[in-house]
Amino acid sequence: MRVPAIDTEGLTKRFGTVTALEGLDLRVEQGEIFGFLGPNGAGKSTTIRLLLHLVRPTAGTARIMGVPVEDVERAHRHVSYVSGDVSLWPQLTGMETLIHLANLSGGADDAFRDELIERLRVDPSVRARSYSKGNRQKIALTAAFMTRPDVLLLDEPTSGLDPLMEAEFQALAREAADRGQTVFLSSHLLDQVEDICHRVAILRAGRLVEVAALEDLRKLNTTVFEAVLDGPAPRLDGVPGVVAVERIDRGLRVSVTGPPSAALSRLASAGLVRLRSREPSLEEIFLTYYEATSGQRGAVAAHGALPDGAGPGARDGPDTPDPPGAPDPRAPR
Ligand SMILES: Nc1ncnc2c1ncn2[C@@H]1O[C@H](COP(=O)(O)OP(=O)(O)OP(=O)(O)O)[C@@H](O)[C@H]1O
Repeated sequence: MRVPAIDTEGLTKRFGTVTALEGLDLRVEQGEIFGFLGPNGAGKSTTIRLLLHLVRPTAGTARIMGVPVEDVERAHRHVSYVSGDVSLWPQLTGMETLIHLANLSGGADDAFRDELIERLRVDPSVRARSYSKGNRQKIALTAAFMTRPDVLLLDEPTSGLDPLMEAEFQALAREAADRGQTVFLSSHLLDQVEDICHRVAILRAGRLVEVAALEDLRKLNTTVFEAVLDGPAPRLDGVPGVVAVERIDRGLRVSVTGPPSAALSRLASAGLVRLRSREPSLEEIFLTYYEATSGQRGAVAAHGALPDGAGPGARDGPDTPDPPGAPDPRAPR
């Protein structure tokens, strides 16, 4: 069996009285694109800094490609890292920066580097001090990918990139995974990772609340309906299948698992003017799952970032059940 790309056991970090990470047990396989999700302050960056051994753990262990992370010289041979807020040497041009970083890491494939520059559309002749935030990210992404490392540790790497470049980044991540490289992608935006990740972990307040394959989450068979109504919105409490309801302009957004007929007939009798249905986003799947399994129903903030305290695990506790079909469920401890 191949050694895991990333392997942590009981990894814990406290800063004084603040517990940034508590008992993280995580195993990421080679060739995986692994999403590491959580609201602000959940402990994502701390985890990545522990994996880079930029901070020492309070307890626990971590290995990269089987190498203990405290063996920095050997572990870092396997790793590239991009932070969400890249600093570059202001006097160097993008190309000088890339050449310098390639030399530091024992060389890169120049043709691949130039392809990355082309695909990410960054002008390498500009001095770093003149780069926008997005262009600094592009130089850092080029530097990370150009050496084809075994493991890419990416901490919100596409902040500041436009959607076209986000798509290009996703293509690069997929190609890397196809080559057997591992992409560990931290984000607080679920929809940013749902297109590319094989599995996702959800971290909240320093604790792992979930690890699941996207396929298993999608099997929860949820549909989101957006109903425009010409009368007052009906109450949907207790309607079979309804797991989340949110008010939208002139109507309701309703998440339903299983057959939707009961919910639809309630909407139809409330003056249904227009109905749209769609697949749920990853965020909606998670939130819906937690709504469904906790037996509580209510409004769900459905779009954008996971709000602090409103995401999965917001009601964490010993009675939170394991999700159906998740390959590696870990209940909050
Ligand atoms: N050097 C430090 N000293 C003290 N507290 C810290 C330090 N670094 C992180 N923390 C705290 O640890 C917790 C986790 O922070 P971390 O930066 O890992 O979260 P995050 O999930 O990466 O958040 P974000 O999405 O906002 O970057 C937070 O409460 C943070 O304030």
